[in-house]
Amino acid sequence: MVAEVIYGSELAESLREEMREEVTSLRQQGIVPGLTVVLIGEDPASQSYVRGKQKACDFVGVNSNLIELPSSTSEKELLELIDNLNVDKNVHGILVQLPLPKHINEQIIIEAISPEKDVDGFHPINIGRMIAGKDTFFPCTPFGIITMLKSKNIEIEGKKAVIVGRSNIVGKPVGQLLLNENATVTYCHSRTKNMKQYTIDADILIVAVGKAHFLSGEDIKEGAVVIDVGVNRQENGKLTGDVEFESAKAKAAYITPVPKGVGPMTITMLLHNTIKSARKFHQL
Ligand SMILES: Nc1nc(=O)c2c([nH]1)NC[C@@H]1CN(c3ccc(C(=O)N[C@@H](CCC(=O)O)C(=O)O)cc3)C=[N+]21
Repeated sequence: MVAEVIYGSELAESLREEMREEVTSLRQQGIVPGLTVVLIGEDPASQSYVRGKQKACDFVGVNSNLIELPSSTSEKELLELIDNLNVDKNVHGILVQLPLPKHINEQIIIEAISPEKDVDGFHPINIGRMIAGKDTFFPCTPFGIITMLKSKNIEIEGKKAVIVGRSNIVGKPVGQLLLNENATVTYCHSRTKNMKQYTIDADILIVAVGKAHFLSGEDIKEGAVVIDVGVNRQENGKLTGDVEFESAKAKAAYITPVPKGVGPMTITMLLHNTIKSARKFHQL
């Protein structure tokens, strides 16, 4: 089988066009959705993602504000900034770019953001709501993945979904969202023994490990759906995924590329969550 490639970039573009119309109508009612991104330190990869977010906000008409702070910023200073953003009526979404410098406790920061403005969906209240199957801000990458599957009418119910990776921001929540869609979910991770026995059996395989070419065609079942969440910068400066694309494409039914796959959907769901927050704030 030769897989159909799912271009998240194309779906993202059409969703952003719909959102632009929605924001135009909100603006006519005097509502301007606002996202504030806080970037600490000068990691070039982080700066590149943040630029992508700004561009997408501009296109859709979401008011975006970038606060760049030096890596010497203390935890207390960041907490004070978050307190101010939490009560700022023009700010509907707050995103603190992760990872943070070592001297700042990430969990304390995540829990300081108001759950009502937690457009990343990382606050324990929002994670709890998601696990309970309630509507809330879903983490952007997992939500983007579900949206991509649905856009291709790929059936999730009753399918064997295997997640490789168990991070709090991708692996764990994508498994939860797939479970909410009635998949049978298995998590694989660094301590899993004989991982291939699981991956080869997956109908839907989500790979979020952060290691270039961690899996290849031989690990994949004929006709599987392969979602590659890897964002690995190679020595030549190019991005590559966690899956060896060509060999996997030769076996899968669907596969996502890197770049132009999951990444653009992550940003799109961030916009979705920000607009949702603005609507909720204004009781719409
Ligand atoms: N609080 C927080 N929330 C995040 O959502 C978050 C974060 N911290 N820290 C970093 C990661 C990474 N991330 C990406 C988003 C989009 C692309 C993306 O759109 N990539 C393009 C290519 C971009 C390029 O070429 O550099 C693509 O895949 O086509 C990549 C990576 C969000 N993250």
